[in-house]
Amino acid sequence: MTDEAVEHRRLIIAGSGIAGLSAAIYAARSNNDPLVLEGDEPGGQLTLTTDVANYPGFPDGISGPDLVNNMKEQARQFGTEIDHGIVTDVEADGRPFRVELRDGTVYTCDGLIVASGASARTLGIPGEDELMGFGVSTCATCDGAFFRGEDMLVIGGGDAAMEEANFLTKFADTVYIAHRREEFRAEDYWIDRIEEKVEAGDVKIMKNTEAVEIHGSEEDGVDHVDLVRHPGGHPTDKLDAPDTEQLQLDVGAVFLAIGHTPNTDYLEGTGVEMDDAGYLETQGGDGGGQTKTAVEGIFGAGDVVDHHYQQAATAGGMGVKAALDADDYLEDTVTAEAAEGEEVSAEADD
Ligand SMILES: Cc1cc2nc3c(=O)[nH]c(=O)nc-3n(C[C@H](O)[C@H](O)[C@H](O)COP(=O)(O)OP(=O)(O)OC[C@H]3O[C@@H](n4cnc5c(N)ncnc54)[C@H](O)[C@@H]3O)c2cc1C
Repeated sequence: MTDEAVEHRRLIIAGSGIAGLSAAIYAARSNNDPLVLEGDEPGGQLTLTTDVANYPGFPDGISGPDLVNNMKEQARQFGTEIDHGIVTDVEADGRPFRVELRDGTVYTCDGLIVASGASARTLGIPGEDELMGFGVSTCATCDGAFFRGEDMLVIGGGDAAMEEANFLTKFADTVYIAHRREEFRAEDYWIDRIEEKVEAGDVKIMKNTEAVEIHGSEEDGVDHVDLVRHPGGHPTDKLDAPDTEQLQLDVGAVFLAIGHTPNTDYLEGTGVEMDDAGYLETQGGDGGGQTKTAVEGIFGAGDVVDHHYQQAATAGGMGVKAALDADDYLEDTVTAEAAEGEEVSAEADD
């Protein structure tokens, strides 16, 4: 550890999504004085949706930003500090841990809850990067209204793709959904809603179809998308097969809803274990198990661990578990060691 100016915290929570804020509410109520570092997406992914219909306790639904703001208020009421900070590096070869932020701020902390979620994945096809923000987007609720009256393409087959397509029907002439497999992964609730839109003529579904290039320009936005379709799915694996079809779709916007990459780069070298995709490995396995990572004192919660459920309620539940696990750890180690130290110095004084 260098002699740089650092501020010490008992517990830092990296991430201000549902997992981080749920952890903060519990950690603050356990007198662990949490500092939440918000990252570059304050409130997390849920702020991108105006329609959260499945979060328990809200029979009429609630908008994502409202839900997140309620949780922030609740966390602050119990003494949580919430600060804008993006963690870029963690050193965990001894306690306290060292946490460095992008703006150069350095903290030390006794416990760390990693709740930094996952970021939208992109396809890596030509035109995608060049036109990101110029007709290509990973957030329909943010950008859909800019393309009112145009045809739009949503790429993906899970809940987010269905929800985004459903939302875009407010603005689009026709919404196309291209999915590279035969079956959607989305919940029946969303599939049923999309089927209603298909019947109404607002949505057209293209299964076993993959986008291969997006055409357009910064000045004029997206012009059209080249796609391939193969009845056996994963069409780009079968470009030479005789029954692979080449398609061109004239759309004004493309929305990517193809999953997420966990935000865990800053944990490289800490000893925290991650799977091949970068999701945290926690004791008890993924999908809602325990929250302890391979480094004692570092806990994981929410979508950064759980690539199976990826729901607000499951992320929140895991945040609660992480706060409780962190409390046990802080009591058993930091508080107990401090008490031992006091005893030793009292004996020395005698
Ligand atoms: C459009 C959309 C609609 C959805 N609708 C629903 C729905 O209706 N119902 C439902 O249950 N789920 C829904 N989800 C899924 C739900 O939003 C996620 O499962 C949930 O937000 C995960 O919470 P999280 O706290 O684990 O992560 P996230 O919400 O991803 O939050 C991660 C947080 O970590 C921060 N962060 C990232 N990197 C760093 C860093 N280096 N340092 C500090 N902080 C960092 C980010 O800024 C962010 O605050 C939806 C998702 C999307 C995208």
